[in-house]
Amino acid sequence: MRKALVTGGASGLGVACAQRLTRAGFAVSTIDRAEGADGKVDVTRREEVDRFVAEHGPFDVLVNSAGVVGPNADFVDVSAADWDRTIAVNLTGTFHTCQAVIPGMVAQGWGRIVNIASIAGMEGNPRLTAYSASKAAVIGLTKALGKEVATTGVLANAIAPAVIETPMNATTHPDVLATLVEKIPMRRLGRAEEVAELVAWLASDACSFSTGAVYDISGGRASY
Ligand SMILES: NC(=O)c1ccc[n+]([C@@H]2O[C@H](COP(=O)([O-])OP(=O)(O)OC[C@H]3O[C@@H](n4cnc5c(N)ncnc54)[C@H](O)[C@@H]3O)[C@@H](O)[C@H]2O)c1
Ligand SMILES: O=S(=O)(O)c1ccc(CO)cc1
Repeated sequence: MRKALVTGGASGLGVACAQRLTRAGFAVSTIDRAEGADGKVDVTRREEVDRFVAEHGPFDVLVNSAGVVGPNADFVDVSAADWDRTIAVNLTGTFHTCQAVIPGMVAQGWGRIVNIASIAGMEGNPRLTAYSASKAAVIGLTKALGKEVATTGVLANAIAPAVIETPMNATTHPDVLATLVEKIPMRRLGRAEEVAELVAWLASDACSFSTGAVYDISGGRASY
């Protein structure tokens, strides 16, 4: 049975991806810094990631869903600490988990990595500069990595969702959410299950000629 590792697996898209991959026949391990996942792992801490992968790997699939939205503030008011934390979780966390699983995937000649970026990383969202920068960097990492491992059987792709109904947006002001929905031609929030469907395909044998790519899932919002 193939094994999948889902980060951020205690909430939102991580839960939906774990459930969908389980239905697809994977033995799924979830990690999160919060309670509710199989392993209590902070992806910013390399030693915690390495320990979990050594104990539970090697993994055939990695889904990077752990993330924080970071400061929702004017750029000039973003503190260095908030900036660093957003980059540490969203970008460095992805670096840590990818580095931890890739040797095992390459050794077995098959692997699928799916990094959950954001449309904010493609378009840039005002007052979400740290988040947008971190997700743009995840996209850059994925593009470069996907090409680098292209002949090994390991495929690395990213997805760029627009706003999805998850706990991440539970405290977002209704007016802000309404503005985000207004930008979406389908005029609704996305559902976690819809994102998990795309992730499951990218994690499967059906995805076979795609690496270093970014998949839009935005209800038509993308303008790039
Ligand atoms: N919800 C959206 O609208 C949306 C849109 C685009 C992209 N995304 C991205 O999708 C991913 C999942 O978001 P979500 O909506 O499910 O959010 P969420 O807040 O529901 O879940 C994120 C999870 O990541 C975990 N996490 C945060 N920091 C961590 C760390 N250092 N180590 C381990 N786990 C950590 C949290 O504890 C939480 O369980 C994120 O990367 C987010 O940026 C979300
Ligand atoms: O998809 S976006 O509209 O850019 C977006 C950015 C951040 C968040 C997190 O609240 C949700 C949607």
